[in-house]
Amino acid sequence: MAPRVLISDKLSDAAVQIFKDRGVEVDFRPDLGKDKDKLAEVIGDYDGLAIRSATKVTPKILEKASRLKVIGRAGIGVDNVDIPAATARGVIVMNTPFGNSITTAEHAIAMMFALARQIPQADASTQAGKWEKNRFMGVELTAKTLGIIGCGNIGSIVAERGIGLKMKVIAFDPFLSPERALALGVEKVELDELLARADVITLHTPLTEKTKNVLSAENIARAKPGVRIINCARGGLVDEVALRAALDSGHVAGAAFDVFSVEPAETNVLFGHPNVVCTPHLGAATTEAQENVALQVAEQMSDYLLAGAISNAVNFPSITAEEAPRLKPFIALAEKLGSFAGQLTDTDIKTVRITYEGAVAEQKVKALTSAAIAGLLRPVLADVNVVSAPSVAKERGIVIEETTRDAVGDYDSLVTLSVVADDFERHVAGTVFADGQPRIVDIKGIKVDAGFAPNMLYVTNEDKPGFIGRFASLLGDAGVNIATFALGRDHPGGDAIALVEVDGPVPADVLGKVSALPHVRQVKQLRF
Ligand SMILES: NC(=O)C1=CN([C@@H]2O[C@H](COP(=O)(O)OP(=O)(O)OC[C@H]3O[C@@H](n4cnc5c(N)ncnc54)[C@H](O)[C@@H]3O)[C@@H](O)[C@H]2O)C=CC1
Ligand SMILES: O=C(O)C(=O)COP(=O)(O)O
Repeated sequence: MAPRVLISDKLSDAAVQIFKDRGVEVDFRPDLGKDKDKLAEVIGDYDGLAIRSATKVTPKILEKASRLKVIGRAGIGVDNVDIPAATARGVIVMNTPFGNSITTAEHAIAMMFALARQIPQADASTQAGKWEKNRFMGVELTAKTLGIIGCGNIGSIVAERGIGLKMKVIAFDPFLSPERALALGVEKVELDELLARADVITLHTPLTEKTKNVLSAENIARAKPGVRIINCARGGLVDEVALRAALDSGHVAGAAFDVFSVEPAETNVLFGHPNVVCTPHLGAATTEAQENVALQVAEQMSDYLLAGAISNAVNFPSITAEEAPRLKPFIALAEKLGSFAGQLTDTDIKTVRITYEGAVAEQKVKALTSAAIAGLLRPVLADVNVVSAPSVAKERGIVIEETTRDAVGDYDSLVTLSVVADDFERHVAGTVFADGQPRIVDIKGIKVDAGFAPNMLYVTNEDKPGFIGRFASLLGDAGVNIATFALGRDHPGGDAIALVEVDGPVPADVLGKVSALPHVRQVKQLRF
């Protein structure tokens, strides 16, 4: 069945065409983003949801999204998606981190000129029939200092444009490396210095706990008198009430805002001030940017839904379309090894150690670890999946340790999973053979060679003569057919294990009889 995608925001038609061309069913309902009740009603029918900033993907919406596998944001900011809730439900959230950055940087530059020359105000006055040549005295930008808060993709483009305008560009961004600053021709400074020196401040950070109110009343007061402030990033980065007061007092000469603490901003404390210029979240609104992000999000979502390829996910490592088929058998192996350990573990797991040896260590092991954890937790938490597993494990206080190394043993690739609880540690290892089938090759240091099957018995016993015969006839008498039988032991007469594939579930009374056989220590029914 073809996957189904809902577009609930105003995306370029290009997205619809891409989905159709790729064989994905698509419903274009740009009205739904603003109608959360209707969205909740229909979301259960879709595997994918393509959005911009108008659709709020809340835990309530996600609760109804029983089929949803991927949310694609045609744009950059994903603050309208509850990422932890999506992750907990195993939904990949992806964005298009570059498609609209030039356009948004250009909007910030446009806003800077609008402020410097009061273009919107002069336009309104001129078209109102006034000829107020003396009212609109501007400032020249050449040689002025442009202070950029957040010098990432967009901030860097603004910096380059600022330098092109012969401005002195300084930037505050704790994650901006000195090398990158040098390459951009930007002077990296602390926030206080930026505030003290900048004639124009432009914000280009995401909204986080750290950046919220980065231009607080206090910081606005520290800014240079006559400063102009531009926000084309996110509402909430600037204390709007404090900014209004600073505009009223004349400390701030002008402000240009594209984003607001509440959107859509039908009212705002900044509105109506003569030195304020506002646009309704238009940063990304050009034909070019909208085409870029729509095409990209549709391609990315189709790649995931049709081929398991993941790019630009904010809650999962990237997997290319070439990697996905190579990774698939190892994902199955990791998940089954996890499941094996999970089905044998009844107590609280403290630590999970996963070691990747040989060729597999070169693959995207983060994805494999997530699969192993999903397999491990599934016996207790039915709806955990590869995306949600790491966050669920974290919530339960399970420490995950991951190691990669060169091949040391007989296998090209070996994955070893160790589960540590208070009173025991259990290891299980497996590989993928040339046929692409995962195999279990080591349990607790005992070598075995078994595939995974829907119904299996795992028996541990003392290595004493007679066990196999008694065990096989007991199952035979109970009408349980043995399909495959794998044995291993640490040394003659020592600890032995049997992994037995049977043709159907084994009744509890038969399991009881197996565990009562002489020398049997443990018997467990496993399902894969
Ligand atoms: N107005 C609009 O329509 C649009 C707005 N945006 C918004 O623009 C913002 C920036 O986007 P990008 O440049 O693509 O993001 P980015 O992730 O490339 O850059 C953000 C930069 O902020 C820096 N940063 C993080 N925490 C910081 C802190 N505490 N102080 C200073 N710097 C900090 C990061 O190191 C990074 O360099 C985002 O919030 C995005 O949602 C993006 C596109 C359109
Ligand atoms: O990409 C972003 O972060 C934006 O803010 C653009 O928002 P929009 O897609 O225009 O609603």
